Amino acid sequence: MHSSTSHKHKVVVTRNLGPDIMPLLLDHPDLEVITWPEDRVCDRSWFLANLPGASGALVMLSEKINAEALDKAGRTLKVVSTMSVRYDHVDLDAIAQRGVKLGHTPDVLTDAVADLSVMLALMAGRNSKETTSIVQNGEWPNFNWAPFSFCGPQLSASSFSPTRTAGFIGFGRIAQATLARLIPFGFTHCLFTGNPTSNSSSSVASSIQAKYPTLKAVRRVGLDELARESDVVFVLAPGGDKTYHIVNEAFLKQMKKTAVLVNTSRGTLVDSDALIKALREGWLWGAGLDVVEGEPNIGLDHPLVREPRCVVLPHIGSATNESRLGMATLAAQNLIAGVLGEPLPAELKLTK
Ligand SMILES: O=CC(=O)O
Repeated sequence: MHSSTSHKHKVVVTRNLGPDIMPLLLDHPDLEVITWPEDRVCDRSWFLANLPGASGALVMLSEKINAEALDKAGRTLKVVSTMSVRYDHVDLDAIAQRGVKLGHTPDVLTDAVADLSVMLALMAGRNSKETTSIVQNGEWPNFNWAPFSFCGPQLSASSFSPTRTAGFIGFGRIAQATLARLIPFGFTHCLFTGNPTSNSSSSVASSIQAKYPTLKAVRRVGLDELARESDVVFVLAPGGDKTYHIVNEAFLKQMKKTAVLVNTSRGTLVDSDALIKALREGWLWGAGLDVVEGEPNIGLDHPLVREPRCVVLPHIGSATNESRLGMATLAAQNLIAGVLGEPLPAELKLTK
């Protein structure tokens, strides 16, 4: 027999997670599940109105978890479980002060985002925006082929460009999975920036070097050297104040004219105005962006959307069936564990 409703823990879930995942919550004997009923981003007013008395909340990147929301939930709240790896929508100080646990979904999306990072490097280098629009607009029959039309820099090493250098701004799980995919393309050099206070970067470099003996060099470098030397720059550091506009005009000016910039982390890391200028003036070859400052308000009139060598995707890095099922499962497990006072399978440790 299920316990009566009054003994159940109320949990607020801001999206229906579908028939594979919802039963984990709905059939759980200790939970009373309140789910946002619509197939769109949850209204703030609905969220706040349902929080009082909740023991847990399972949220998306779209929900701001700040003092307002936490205070609405009140003292009953034990856990916030976000279905995302990143947590820049969460006020970490506010949540730590209230002793609420935070669960997130690392690892399960690493491969999906690494796949997409390589895809964007290929798309930006190979003029995919202009070339697909030729076909989509029915212009292929009139297309005047020429020996060098639509050529772009090749991702793989070749006799013309035997060294290939990948530069990573941020060198965590996703960056390292991206590097793994670039080894068969013949990449020869790996540069990365890292947390300047961490002293483990030389051991990171030597373990990567040992793993991939075909790499001629693996080094942690400063941003200037990374900009100057890389054939592809992958932006894969977390968002937040410390990384705001880390790719700015000074950085872009130093890039190779044949290099490509890929951002699959957060829009705030790349100064959009500087990137527009850089693309217009040919400081770099092209850009592949899965995230843009100010998203999702990126319309047809946005200058980056209009740039022929800038491929923009609507933040779909983790959008594989496999990854989203993994994320939703882990988010549900984090929620349940937090509500029952058990260790979370993936807890972000907060310092008070
Ligand atoms: O951007 C996606 C995530 O943080 O999970």
